Amino acid sequence: MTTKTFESLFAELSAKVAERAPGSSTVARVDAGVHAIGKKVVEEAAEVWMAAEYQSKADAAEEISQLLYHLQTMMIALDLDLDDVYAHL
Ligand SMILES: N=c1c2ncn([C@@H]3O[C@H](COP(=O)(O)OP(=O)(O)OP(=O)(O)O)[C@@H](O)[C@H]3O)c2ncn1[C@@H]1O[C@H](COP(=O)(O)O)[C@@H](O)[C@H]1O
Repeated sequence: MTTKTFESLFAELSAKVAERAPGSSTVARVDAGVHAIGKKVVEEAAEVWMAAEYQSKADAAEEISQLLYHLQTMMIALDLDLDDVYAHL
């Protein structure tokens, strides 16, 4: 199995949303809108914090991956691409 990167996941999610892939949880999350996605971003950010303070590094890494996923769904919901974000790094 090839390890995903931030860029490859974003390409995968963008394609699924563009083609409205049946059964995709990402399509459902983008359809739910920025309010619902925003709540997930905050929830996952809190889980990153808690894992970092009280759990293992592996747990923190998993929570960070989930936060990155939800940030990508927010980018897609806002029609932002990677360069729009990278311009600010
Ligand atoms: N990387 C992710 C990913 N990270 C996190 N999540 C979602 O975010 C949730 C975060 O977990 P929580 O602990 O908050 O679980 P939860 O409380 O049950 O969350 P909710 O489903 O209730 O919001 C997970 O259950 C997943 O639904 C992800 N969902 C999908 N992906 C990847 O996105 C790609 C496309 O997925 P589909 O759109 O489903 O095909 C695939 O490669 C997936 O591996």
